[in-house]
Amino acid sequence: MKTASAGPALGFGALMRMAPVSLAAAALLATASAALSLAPFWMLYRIALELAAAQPDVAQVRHLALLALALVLARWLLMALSHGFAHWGAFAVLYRLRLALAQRLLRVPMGFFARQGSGVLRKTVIDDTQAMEGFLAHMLPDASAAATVPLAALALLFMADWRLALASLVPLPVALLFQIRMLRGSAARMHEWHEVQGRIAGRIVEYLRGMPVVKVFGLSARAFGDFAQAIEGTVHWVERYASSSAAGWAVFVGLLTANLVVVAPLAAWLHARGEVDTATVLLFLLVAPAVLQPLLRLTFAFGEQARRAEALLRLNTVLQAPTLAETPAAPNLPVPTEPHGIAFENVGFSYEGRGEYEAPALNTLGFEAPAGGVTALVGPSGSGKSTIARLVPRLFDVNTGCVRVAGHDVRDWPPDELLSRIAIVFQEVMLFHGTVRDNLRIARPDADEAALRAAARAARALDFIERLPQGWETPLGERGARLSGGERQRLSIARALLKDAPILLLDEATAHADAESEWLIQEALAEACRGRTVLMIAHRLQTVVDADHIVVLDAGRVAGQGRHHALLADCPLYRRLWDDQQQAGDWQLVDRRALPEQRP
Ligand SMILES: Nc1ncnc2c1ncn2[C@@H]1O[C@H](COP(=O)(O)OP(=O)(O)OP(=O)(O)O)[C@@H](O)[C@H]1O
Repeated sequence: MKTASAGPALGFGALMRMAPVSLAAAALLATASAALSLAPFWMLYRIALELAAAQPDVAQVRHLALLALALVLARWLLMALSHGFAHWGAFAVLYRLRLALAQRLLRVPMGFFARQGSGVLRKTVIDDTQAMEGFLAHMLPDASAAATVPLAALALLFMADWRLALASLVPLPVALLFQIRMLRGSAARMHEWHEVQGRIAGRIVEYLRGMPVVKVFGLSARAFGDFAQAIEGTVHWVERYASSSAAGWAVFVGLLTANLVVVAPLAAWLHARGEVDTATVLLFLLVAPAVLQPLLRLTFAFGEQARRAEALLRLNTVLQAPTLAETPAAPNLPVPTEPHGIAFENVGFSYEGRGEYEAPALNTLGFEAPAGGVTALVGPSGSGKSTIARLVPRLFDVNTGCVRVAGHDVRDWPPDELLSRIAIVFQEVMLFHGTVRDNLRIARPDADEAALRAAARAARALDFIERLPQGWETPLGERGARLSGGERQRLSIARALLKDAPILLLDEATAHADAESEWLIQEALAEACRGRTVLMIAHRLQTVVDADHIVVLDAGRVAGQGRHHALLADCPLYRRLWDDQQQAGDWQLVDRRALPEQRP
């Protein structure tokens, strides 16, 4: 498949550049707030010095105490501002990231979705973007502060006494050695953890999705057993991890929080020798822990890094997914007006992942769907009818040959222009979360009330919409109102009518509707087809008898084309399909009539 090249990979730097001003402000404010957090200790030190003087200056002490209080307040203010900016920036990044993902997903071929799986894509769009937002909103200010405090504390301590300042650093080299040993292999462990989590998630989804089968076939013990086994696996993994890393972790944490073990005796000794005063000892007892403790927070931040790197990898898989190719001619194409005939010229197409020796879905296929007429696609199951319909709006691109709309290769059309000319009514009607009105407006967001009602009336949907508990405001979608198959179809036709596009792709969907619903759907479809170029996937030949053009497909090739009577005479496959369906119809009639007599 011809695809466009991917852009550069997105890194953490690029993420931050999505909201540079607020994130830089957040980091700077967090740094300033962290530095200020030590200032009150300096004031305390100066107060202690003042109090220890032969004649303490009480006014100076009061002044220093007030200054300390003001600095504490200033620190809180800066911290609050930093958090505000960080959240502001992180949400901006979240928004842009999700928008970029949505835009990319619109432009990738459908094969990408099959390859990735909807579970992984859901995780990428929801969880991974959320992870990036969390990182920027919390970790960025935290890490800036955690890096600043030790430096500011050290500067303060060196100003007071360089020997004690050096002593406060003594545990650092040993702690770092332990840290390096612990970090070795952490990426592999994180990967293992994700695999364990993935297994558990898979079992849970399987268990919940398969609940009807589990209940009906009485599989609860086995299904629940698998589920429990997956959870036990996680518990074992955590136990193994905890027991292998507990000792190293305890030493590391102990060393980082225990520099007073070195500083305090040394300070006492120097004090006894008269080399440092009481104020300095006090300063060291208060500030020395701040030299190393924040490194613990930095360690947590880096520990999360492996998880974030995996999330970033998944985000890049989508953001860099090759999109359907747009030929360089695209922007210059004079946008065609009517008529919008469709032509397939020598088209060859295979779905990705099909074996080398499997036949392509479409093979040297050619036909024309005349502008303003109804062209029906008929043929046995798997002959390529749906595939043809997917190639017109470029859900996939051809491998060879070309598909033309209004005389132009679909790859030369600006993609949005092309899609704006096509309305689709498929068997599987997708209803989105939102009201009936929202679901119709998807086709034309600026449609006014009159247009909505007109489309619904023409699609024979107005009556049932108005009978719904909340009428146009009734929520639909997963937890919304339950509509019958026929009602969903008519909503989908109303959408197509509202869009008022010159081309209609139609997957005939009346096969399973009851008689009344079928009649209404047929009326609605007749309305939708009027004045448009229609490409209709037909499953029952009775519905194509009056079509302007019929294309008979067989294993991805055209086996015949023309009008109904001509095909009956000239195309053996069409004749066979017709006879088979007539017989099936007779069988159904006979069978139905026979039913009452069979009752006891
Ligand atoms: N998403 C897909 N991935 C891989 N192969 C596919 C996919 N969709 C269809 N095929 C294959 O392509 C060929 C043509 O299928 P297509 O769905 O176009 O036929 P159809 O005539 O519409 O069939 P039906 O009447 O049963 O819907 C078949 O061999 C089918 O197995």
